[in-house]
Amino acid sequence: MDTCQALIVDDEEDIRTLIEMTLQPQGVRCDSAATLADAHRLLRTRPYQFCITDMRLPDGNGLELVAHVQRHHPDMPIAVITAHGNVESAVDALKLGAYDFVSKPFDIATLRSMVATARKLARPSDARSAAVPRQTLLGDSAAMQRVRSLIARLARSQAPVFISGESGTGKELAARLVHSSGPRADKPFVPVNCGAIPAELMESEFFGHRRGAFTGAVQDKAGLFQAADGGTLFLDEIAELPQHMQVKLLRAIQERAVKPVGATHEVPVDVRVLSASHRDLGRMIAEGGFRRDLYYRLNVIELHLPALRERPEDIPVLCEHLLARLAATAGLPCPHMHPQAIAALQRHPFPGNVRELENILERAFTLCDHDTIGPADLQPDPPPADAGTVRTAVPVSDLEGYLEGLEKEAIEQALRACRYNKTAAAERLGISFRALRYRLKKLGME
Ligand SMILES: Nc1ncnc2c1ncn2[C@@H]1O[C@H](COP(=O)(O)OP(=O)(O)OP(=O)(O)O)[C@@H](O)[C@H]1O
Repeated sequence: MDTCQALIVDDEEDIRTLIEMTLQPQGVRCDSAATLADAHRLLRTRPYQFCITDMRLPDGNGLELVAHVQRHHPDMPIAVITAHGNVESAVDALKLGAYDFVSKPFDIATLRSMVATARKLARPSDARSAAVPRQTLLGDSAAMQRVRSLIARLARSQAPVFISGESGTGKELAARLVHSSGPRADKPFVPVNCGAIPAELMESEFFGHRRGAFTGAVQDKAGLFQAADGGTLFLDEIAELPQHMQVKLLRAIQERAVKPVGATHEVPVDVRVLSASHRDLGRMIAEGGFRRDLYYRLNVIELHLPALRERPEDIPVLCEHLLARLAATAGLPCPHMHPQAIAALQRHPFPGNVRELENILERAFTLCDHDTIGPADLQPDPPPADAGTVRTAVPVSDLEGYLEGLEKEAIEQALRACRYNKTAAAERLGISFRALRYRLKKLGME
């Protein structure tokens, strides 16, 4: 095992010794400092692969050291030790750039996994670049450049990130990039659509269950948190989480442990939580639909993905890449976009964002029989079903059946336009995900 050198900053000698003894078998040699002044002096003398600092020090606050390290040693991961239950200061440290925190009294396993993460973060950047993901968020606009650089910084941290943005703006892709560019890249990335899990099964899906916990629980089952252990759990459509699960999720994040249904004890899990929603959670909190305390835990850092209509300058590069991908998949030559087609797309409002652009280009690619896609080849996604469709009057003898037919048609149209992504289709139809699921079942369309 290659050795590495760490700096431990704590005024309590017992704690310093405990950390040193815990890290020694992992091949970590520690230098210790009892004060901020000592820490600064040691940092000037030699490089360290990582640093762990207490928050309360005789001559200042650990947050000052976190800020100093971000400025002067940006490649050195730093984690903080917080008093038990002092969640606010842990959150402050994460916001300042600390990659993780551990609460007193220590859980040795948490300390070890924190050190393992630090060592991966401290690897030379060329070793880490092997994990650089293939698919990336395209776009040269200033807004997309900011998004990519924030993702690179977020990848280093272990802080929870809330990803906001309209449907189809690339929230899931961004979450995958945060995961795959960071130290957890070789561990699972588990995406979960919170709106797709029936409320009554949610607890067992999230935390697992013990055999016999309920009818049908014939054996122990691991939940999504356990599946993501060591990696990242991406909670998409977090606004759809029912209230009782919001409380349980908050506890799991705070305690870094989950209790499977029917179990008597919590089991520790090491999971980074990323979440996303296209809904305005601030408004939901004000209306009582979402817990403020959970929001603050999830949204330590926010990553906002801009709508496509706010960055029309990204359309040419997106078209080029998306068409190249379609052509490669079909084994056909890649068509060009006529400048007028690009201009038409740049005027389009894109309520479905990049997903809608993908749909438009896929249709154009399929239908166009020459090597240039012109404005006439572009068919925008159909507008929502209620947007003033004119129908001819027909005598209706079976009103129920007739209405069901209309409903089916509108749902089918929305699903097709959203490539059978139910979340997006529900939004397009102006109904909740649950309402769409209910209707699909009722109409026998599943
Ligand atoms: N900047 C981008 N560059 C390349 N592809 C993108 C970009 N943004 C989005 N996409 C593509 O658009 C599609 C939709 O993206 P994604 O599923 O990440 O959006 P989302 O915001 O999570 O949507 P929803 O809210 O509906 O779940 C995906 O196929 C994704 O690869």
